Amino acid sequence: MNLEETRKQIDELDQVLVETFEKRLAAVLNIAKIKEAENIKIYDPERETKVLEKGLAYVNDPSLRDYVKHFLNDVMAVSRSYQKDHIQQHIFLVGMPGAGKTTVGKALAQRQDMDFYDVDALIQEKTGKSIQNVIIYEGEEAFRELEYEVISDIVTNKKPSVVATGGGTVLSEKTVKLMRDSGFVVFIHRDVTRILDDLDMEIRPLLKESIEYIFRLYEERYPLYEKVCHVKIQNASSIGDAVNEIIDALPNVER
Ligand SMILES: Nc1ncnc2c1ncn2[C@@H]1O[C@H](COP(=O)(O)OP(=O)(O)O)[C@@H](O)[C@H]1O
Ligand SMILES: O=C(O)C1=C[C@@H](OP(=O)(O)O)[C@@H](O)[C@H](O)C1
Ligand SMILES: [Mg+2]
Repeated sequence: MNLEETRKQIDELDQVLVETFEKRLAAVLNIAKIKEAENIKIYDPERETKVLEKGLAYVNDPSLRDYVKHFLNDVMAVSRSYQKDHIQQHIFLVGMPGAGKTTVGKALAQRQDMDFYDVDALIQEKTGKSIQNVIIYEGEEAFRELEYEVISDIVTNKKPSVVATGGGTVLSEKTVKLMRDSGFVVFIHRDVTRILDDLDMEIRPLLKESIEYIFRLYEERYPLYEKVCHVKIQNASSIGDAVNEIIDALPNVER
């Protein structure tokens, strides 16, 4: 067989490979959708080992085993990257006032090259009033509705972003549903004693009353944060560590 004939044979085989690979990617897309809906991680080492074992069992010529192994590993790497491109979710940060939602959220967005939104800041922009004044003059119920509106706008109109919510955003059932349906909800946990060390109480209207109040708030809300979140992370050392913990827990990050 001459070079030209052999190349023709390669071209024909490539056609089969590409057509088969496209079919494989279509199946991978279905997997991505299931993983997105159920917040299952893209990378599953056990499954990859099985795929490799099954594939290698088809090898006829033992001297080709390592090449087939290499090929299958590359196929799985492409598959992970394809899934990553098709699982795009917002990341919502929930937790106590002062837990670090805004600070950790900004750092996380920067690391993941995502946009960042702070619900409190958006409400101030939208109303032209401070959060304190919205709560005092319009009432907490109106404020919770504004939180819902602002988050709806992000979900409908923005590309996947990191969203720092307010400490009480989780009190609204419909807002929780909206967040869980359109993203991954992370509970940032921070010890109350640490929160008190850092917080500027004057600018947190709901905390202004007393230190006991924040402890009571914590007791009340802790089960709620746990219930609404997909994952809980600790903000117990540096901001960078908290960011790493979140990245480790994200279902759609290729590792
Ligand atoms: N891991 C941390 N190390 C040092 N300071 C922190 C840490 N996490 C949060 N803080 C500080 O605590 C304060 C409250 O954080 P913030 O992000 O505003 O909380 P939230 O948005 O949850 O109310 C800020 O001054 C922030 O810099
Ligand atoms: O816990 C709350 O109900 C609130 C927390 C605040 O956000 P932070 O958690 O960022 O302080 C802010 O939304 C508002 O003052 C109400
Ligand atoms: Mg905040």
